[in-house]
Amino acid sequence: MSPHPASENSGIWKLIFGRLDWSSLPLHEPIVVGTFLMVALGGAVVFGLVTKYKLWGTLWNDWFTTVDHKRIGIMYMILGLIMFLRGFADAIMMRLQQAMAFNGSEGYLNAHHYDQIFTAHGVIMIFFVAMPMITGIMNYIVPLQIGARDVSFPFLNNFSFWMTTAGAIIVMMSLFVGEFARTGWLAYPPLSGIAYSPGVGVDYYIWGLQIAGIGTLLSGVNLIATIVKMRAPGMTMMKMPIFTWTSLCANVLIVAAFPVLTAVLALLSLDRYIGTAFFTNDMGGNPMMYVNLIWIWGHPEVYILILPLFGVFSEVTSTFSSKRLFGYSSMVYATIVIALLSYLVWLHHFFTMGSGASVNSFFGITTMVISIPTGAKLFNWLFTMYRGRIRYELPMMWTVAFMLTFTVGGMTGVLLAVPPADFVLHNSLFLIAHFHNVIIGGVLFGLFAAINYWWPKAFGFRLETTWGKRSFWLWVVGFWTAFMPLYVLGLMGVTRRMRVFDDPSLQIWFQIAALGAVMIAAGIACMFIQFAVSIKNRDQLRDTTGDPWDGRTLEWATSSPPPDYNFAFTPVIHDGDAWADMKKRGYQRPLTGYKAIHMPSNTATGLIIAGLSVAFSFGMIWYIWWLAGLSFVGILAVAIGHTFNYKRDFYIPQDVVERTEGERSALLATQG
Ligand code: HEA
Ligand code: HEM
Ligand SMILES: [Cu+2]
Repeated sequence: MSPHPASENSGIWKLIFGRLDWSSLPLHEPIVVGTFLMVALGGAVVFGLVTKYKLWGTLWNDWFTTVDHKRIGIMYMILGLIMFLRGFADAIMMRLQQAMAFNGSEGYLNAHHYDQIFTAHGVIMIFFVAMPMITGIMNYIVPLQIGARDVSFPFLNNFSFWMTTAGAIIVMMSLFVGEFARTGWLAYPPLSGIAYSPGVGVDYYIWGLQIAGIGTLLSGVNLIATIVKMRAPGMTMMKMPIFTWTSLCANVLIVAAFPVLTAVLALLSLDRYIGTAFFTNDMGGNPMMYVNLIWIWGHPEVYILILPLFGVFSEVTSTFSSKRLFGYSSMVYATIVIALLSYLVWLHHFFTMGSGASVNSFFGITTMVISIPTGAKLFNWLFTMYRGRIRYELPMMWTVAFMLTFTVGGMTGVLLAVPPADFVLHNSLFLIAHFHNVIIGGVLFGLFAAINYWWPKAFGFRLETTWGKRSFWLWVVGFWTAFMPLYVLGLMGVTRRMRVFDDPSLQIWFQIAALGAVMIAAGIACMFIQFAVSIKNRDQLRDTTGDPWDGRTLEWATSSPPPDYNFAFTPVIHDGDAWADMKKRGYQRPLTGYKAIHMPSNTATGLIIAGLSVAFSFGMIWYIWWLAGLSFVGILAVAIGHTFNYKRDFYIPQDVVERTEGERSALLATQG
């Protein structure tokens, strides 16, 4: 498909539709058309089912417009899981192409298509899988862990979620209307400039990320405010659960890093839309400025992803070893040090781009220093396990798999941090193997540990273990099979982002990698079967205690799922592992003295603004100026209108609280 400069369209058409025309629809690409039909069919089925079971009301009132951090957390997880299927579909397409494209074969994907796929895969996995999933977990768990009734700004929370979703929708739209960027996931100029990427692909990229970025930034502000201001009485900073600590640091990084992304994408937009020259070589610009700025965001970003999961592993290790976490304060300091250091290493992503030996040495050394706090964490987890009564439930299995896998990925990172080595390995498949090794072995395994660990809290029943274990083994073995060959290939000099190959002796490694990806696919299937089987058998898997793992932190003190207000009485904290301490002292739930509870009201404003943002972005991407202008005015109007909304709160009456808590007492009594 060729790019469509606006000049191809005639006057009036251009006025109405900008550079959109019939050739923008990829009707000649059978894969895309097939996908579209499947998505449309799936959408129709969902639509039909929701209508048949009359679920629109619940969906709208209890979910889409909700300001409850727990429901918003679950919606983030669903968004992440759906986008993961898309991101993984891209991955397996690449694995198939690379396994085929030897001995003169072109494979089944042309260059135009292939380049969009690796870009979309990277963008989707980072921004619309990993980010929503960690935000979802933080949203769900943090307020419960600190004994709060919600986040500081519940409406903002709903708004953030919808802005993230809007970003995902914009990126998904590019699959069916127009095209996506062909630049790689960080869109370096000059390739991403208007001269080399005149089509809509880069604009889809820019607006998708800008809109989602607003959501991420605001959610970061919200969670920081929540953790700083809403902790239960007695919970000093050094008594905070470790997951809350790592979430705090991750959100501080979000607030510090995302504005840089916004700024650098805004500058790229100015270059593309009005012809400024920030990142072009002529007229005084400099592409290296982009490379620096994007990595000043991009490097902290990878620690934003991993830090909350370090928290998850800490919670899981101490819970399933039935012990207090070893070295709590060193864990806190290690987290803070990693967060600070993550700002001093960005240049390791472009050692080869001419900074010189001294600068490279500085950034190489700061990068290696990060291994020390990370290693401290690993040893703390090991010491927590040492002489513990370890229960190898699924969350703990994922944690052990993480420790083994992540250490290898971290070590290859240290190798890349040595500038002379990086001159050989930069942009090779060794790099690709490094970061999948830490991201899959760290972020994804951490998310799977978190899902298995907190699912019973969120839904009141455990996940079953047979399919869970199948999924575990397929994922772990599949991961090693899929990515170890890439280390080998990288050492042999194969670069990233290749579509066809000349040297037939390499093919076998790509075939092994493809086999690994197929095993991962089976692992993903088992995971969804695990969810389905668990929902089906929820009565056998029911947890009435609210504390199925003998947990140590406050989220296990309330019922599963927690009531809308989380805690009928705000708990008072005396110890780091607050709930373990309460249980040890023979804590009794208060059964009288309930009061009405002040709660925030639902609102559709966030959803409406996000919807208008999609329309605005579509207008900007396709040069449909009236649509962009109109929806922008709409956004302002709705935002201002919302300030006149005075129906923002309500009280859960005392008798409702009494009834809810009474039901819990009855439930607790059933298990004697
Ligand atoms: C979650 C994501 C994540 C994490 C946690 C890391 C962690 C690390 N990364 Fe990685 N990295 C990425 C995601 C991540 N990275 C991505 C996405 C890219 C590429 C993007 C692109 O180009 O597209 C990348 C690229 C990248 C490069 C650029 C290479 C290049 O482009 O040529 C470098 C170079 O220094 C690097 C280094 C490191 C190091 C030293 C760590 C350390 O933090 C690791 C620390 C951990 C350990 C070392 C293991 C445990 C420690 C011990 C057991 C203690 C004892 C060990 C020692 C004393 C060594 N990474
Ligand atoms: C689940 C299994 C996964 C498989 C099989 C897979 C596979 C791949 C492949 C084949 C590439 C292209 C490599 C090349 O350039 O030759 C790639 C790139 C990439 N992947 Fe993955 N991936 C997976 C998961 C993930 C996850 C979970 C993330 C992040 C959260 C991720 C982030 C990226 C990024 C950022 C790129 C670089 C894109 C670019 O070059 O612009 N991947 N992956
Ligand atoms: Cu980095």
